Amino acid sequence: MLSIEQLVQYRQIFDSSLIKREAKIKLPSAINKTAHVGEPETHHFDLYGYKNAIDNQEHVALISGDVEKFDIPLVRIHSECLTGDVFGSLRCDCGPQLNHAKAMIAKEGGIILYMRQEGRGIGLLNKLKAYELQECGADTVEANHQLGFAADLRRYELSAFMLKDLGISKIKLITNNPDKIHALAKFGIEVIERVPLIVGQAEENISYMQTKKEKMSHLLDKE
Ligand SMILES: Nc1nc2c(ncn2[C@@H]2O[C@H](COP(=O)(O)OP(=O)(O)OP(=O)(O)O)[C@@H](O)[C@H]2O)c(=O)[nH]1
Repeated sequence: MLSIEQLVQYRQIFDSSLIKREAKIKLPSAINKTAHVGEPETHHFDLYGYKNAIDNQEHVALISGDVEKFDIPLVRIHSECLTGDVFGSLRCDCGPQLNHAKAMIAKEGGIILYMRQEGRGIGLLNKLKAYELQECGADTVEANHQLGFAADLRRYELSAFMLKDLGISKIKLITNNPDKIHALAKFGIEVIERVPLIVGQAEENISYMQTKKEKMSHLLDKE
């Protein structure tokens, strides 16, 4: 006897037709690990664009180095955060995490999967509504619940498929979130090492970070 969920998972593990690499470009990009110091260096990345039949979002892989020669690459699976990544919001740590991860993979080689799962999967407008509720006292988890969502709606099979498309099944994952490791394992990606990414903590995001630690099991103690 198989449950429907098991059938779906089986299909998703083995059906590579669910995802397609549509474009590959060169992307020269400025690297500035410490935003206030010195001129940024230029680094030459590749950017692969994917379409898929699961969420119909356009996800991308930013690659530093020769992907065919990667053995166990450094990988960051970054969830879209317009407010943090683009506008430098201090309500979260997303912007500094993205910049820092970009500098890390520029130096060591590796991949950033930029997944269009804004607001932990609830979308931009709902995230802004969640921020409104947070301004009235809710924490990030409570705000999602008040809007009728689970705390985190993200799924990781597409990240796993993109890695498989790149010929990768073992990675060093840059994250503080152990759930990502377990989720990837279900789709055949083995995390050999977790690389912490504790940056971007500010006065404005103390309670946000606290909630990640206390309610979402993020590993945020520096040691
Ligand atoms: N729903 C909701 N999403 C948020 C909020 N603040 C940031 N996000 C989203 O959270 C996502 C990033 O998730 P995080 O929990 O910060 O980090 P993570 O990806 O789980 O873990 P790391 O790999 O350690 O960064 C992005 O999609 C952001 O848009 C919020 O208050 N509410």
